[in-house]
Amino acid sequence: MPNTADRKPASMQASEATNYDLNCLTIAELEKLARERMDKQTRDYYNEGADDGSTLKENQSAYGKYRIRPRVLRDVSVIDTSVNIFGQRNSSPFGIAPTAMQRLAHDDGELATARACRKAGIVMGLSSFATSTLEDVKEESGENANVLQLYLFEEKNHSIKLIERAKKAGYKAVLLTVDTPYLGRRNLEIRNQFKLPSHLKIANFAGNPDDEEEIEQEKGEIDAEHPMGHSPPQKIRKRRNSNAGWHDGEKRVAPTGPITFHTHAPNPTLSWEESIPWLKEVAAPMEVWVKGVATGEDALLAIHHNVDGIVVSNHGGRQLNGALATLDALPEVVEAVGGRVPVHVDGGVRHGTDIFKALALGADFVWVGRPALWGLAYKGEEGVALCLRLLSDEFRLCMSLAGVTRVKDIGKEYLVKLNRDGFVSRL
Ligand SMILES: Cc1cc2nc3c(=O)[nH]c(=O)nc-3n(C[C@H](O)[C@H](O)[C@H](O)COP(=O)(O)O)c2cc1C
Ligand SMILES: CC(C)CC(=O)C(=O)O
Repeated sequence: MPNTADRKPASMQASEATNYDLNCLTIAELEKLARERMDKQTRDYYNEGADDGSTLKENQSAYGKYRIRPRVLRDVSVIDTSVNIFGQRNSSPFGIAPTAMQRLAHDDGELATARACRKAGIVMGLSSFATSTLEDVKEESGENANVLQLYLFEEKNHSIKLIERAKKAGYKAVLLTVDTPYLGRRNLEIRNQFKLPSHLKIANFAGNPDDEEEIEQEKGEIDAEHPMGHSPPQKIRKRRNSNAGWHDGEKRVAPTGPITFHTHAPNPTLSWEESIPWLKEVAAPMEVWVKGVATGEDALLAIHHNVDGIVVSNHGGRQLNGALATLDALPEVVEAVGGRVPVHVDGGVRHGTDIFKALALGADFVWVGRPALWGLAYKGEEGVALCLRLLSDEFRLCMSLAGVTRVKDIGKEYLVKLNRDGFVSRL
């Protein structure tokens, strides 16, 4: 973590601002710049939500329903934006969410993200379906904290191997993604017949003798109608290596053969009782978090099963379209949890003020997905660093202008909700 990040005098900000990339002063500009640099398949894969994308949009627009109540004359000359998380002092209360296949955006992929995160003192989440191995990512991260996102496979041995490797490499936690019993229906992916280009690999499963065939993953086995294996189909379909995620009418057939993102990410067999106690045991001493909780009821079940933390998430609107925006789901989860475990949130965060609002609504921490991918597509490591810097600087300025000097003091007294009739109400 950079030593200036902890307690940075506000007076440094003006001079720092002169070093900005003048082509890109906001995440919205970063998105636009990235758009021009990605091929269509990658752009669609990264940016799309499920179905008509309404949850994707609402994740973002939900932030517009709140306004900040700033306090003044409070000596904001020294602002501390840092928080403790996963055993490190994180320079700002946000991390980079796990997103699959980052080498689609830039040759350095996850390694560039890891370097940028390390230099900024920001925790990085790594997808199981990364295009770099978890060991290589850890090496680039050095002492900076990493967490590994898990899709728990039906063949538990594959998961055990991955978890053991993460433990050995020094990952702090596993985030079990719980919103993906099937893949959401992403129409552009289907239309584009999305596949990983042959020079890229789902690196964590390549080279393993059991998984060797994985490299063959996309060759000649894409179902022409539904290449991502989305949603339970209406009729029997056959694939050469696997039929995970598909129903064959009455009876589901578990995936066999090489691990591919089409076949193994979705796992409709998971249940609280079977997955969490097992995972707690296998993953210890790493923490076990669940990512993808969106209700108070499930938050209570998560606590009942002794998870170490909860990420309120709808997978960036890529799974159940029509689901509640994550910011709208957050308060009921926070209330159900009652401070017993940390509650994080992701989805739609595009500005430092969004981070502030999520924290004011009770989140302990925020994760950011697509903006880092846009940074990567724009300029590799430098682009991710830019993304981190924009969000960090915006958040710091927001704290200063709202009259808060410590993250733990951000509470609901700093927000009002904007009602449809234009009136505001205190929370
Ligand atoms: C291209 C892409 C790939 C993703 N891959 C994964 C993944 O492998 N595992 C996972 O749990 N979530 C994955 N996510 C979801 C993110 O972790 C996160 O929940 C989401 O991106 C947050 O929303 P945002 O992009 O609006 O910030 C992915 C999201 C995107 C956009
Ligand atoms: C490997 C994929 C299933 C990654 C993912 O979670 C996504 O594309 O949203």
